[in-house]
Amino acid sequence: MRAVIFDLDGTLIDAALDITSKLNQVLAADGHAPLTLNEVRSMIGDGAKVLVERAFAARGTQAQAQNFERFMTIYAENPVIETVIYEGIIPALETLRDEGRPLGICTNKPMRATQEVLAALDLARFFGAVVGGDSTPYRKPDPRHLAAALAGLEVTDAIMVGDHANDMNAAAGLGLPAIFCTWGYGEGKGEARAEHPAELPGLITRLG
Ligand SMILES: O=C(O)COP(=O)(O)O
Ligand SMILES: [Mg+2]
Repeated sequence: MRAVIFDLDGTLIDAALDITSKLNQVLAADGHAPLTLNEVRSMIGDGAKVLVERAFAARGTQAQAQNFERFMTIYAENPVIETVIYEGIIPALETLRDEGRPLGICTNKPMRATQEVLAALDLARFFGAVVGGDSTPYRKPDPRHLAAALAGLEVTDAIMVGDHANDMNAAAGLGLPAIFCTWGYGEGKGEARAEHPAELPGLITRLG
């Protein structure tokens, strides 16, 4: 029975409202107009540093180290005001856990914020390994980032579940199957496609 490695933002949780409001505070501090939720959704997926870079680039300027640090501080202080677990995720995780599958997370979100979010949403209990965007020198789509999550679970085989091409490409780089989730922020193509979290246990059983 294969382990399952989940992406976090856009797959297990919808963090876009909190990310948008904190990113807009950082933009406002430098006198820039806010971004819309949809603009920010399309910028999520490559970690916090790239997110801040994209936000400032959208305002015609280059982000500085202090902008990134301000975002990390503001976000990690209180990352779960409007962040929610997608409907159907908890039952899916319970099913997979009850099947005895090792479960892990590989996210590009920095580790401190990841841990805050998992604790606040009572999600940490499901996962035997959590690898954040600054846990290794690599980030998805680099397959070595995903490999660190497998190593944390002490497994060599897994199914990746994510909402972004980065997730699909990291899995492909290790020769692992992936399920693309349509409810998140990105575009991508895996061995299977889920339209709702309730479909995940069945798709995972099919993939092994
Ligand atoms: O922080 C991000 O950019 C996205 O994080 P994710 O890898 O959990 O989707
Ligand atoms: Mg994601």
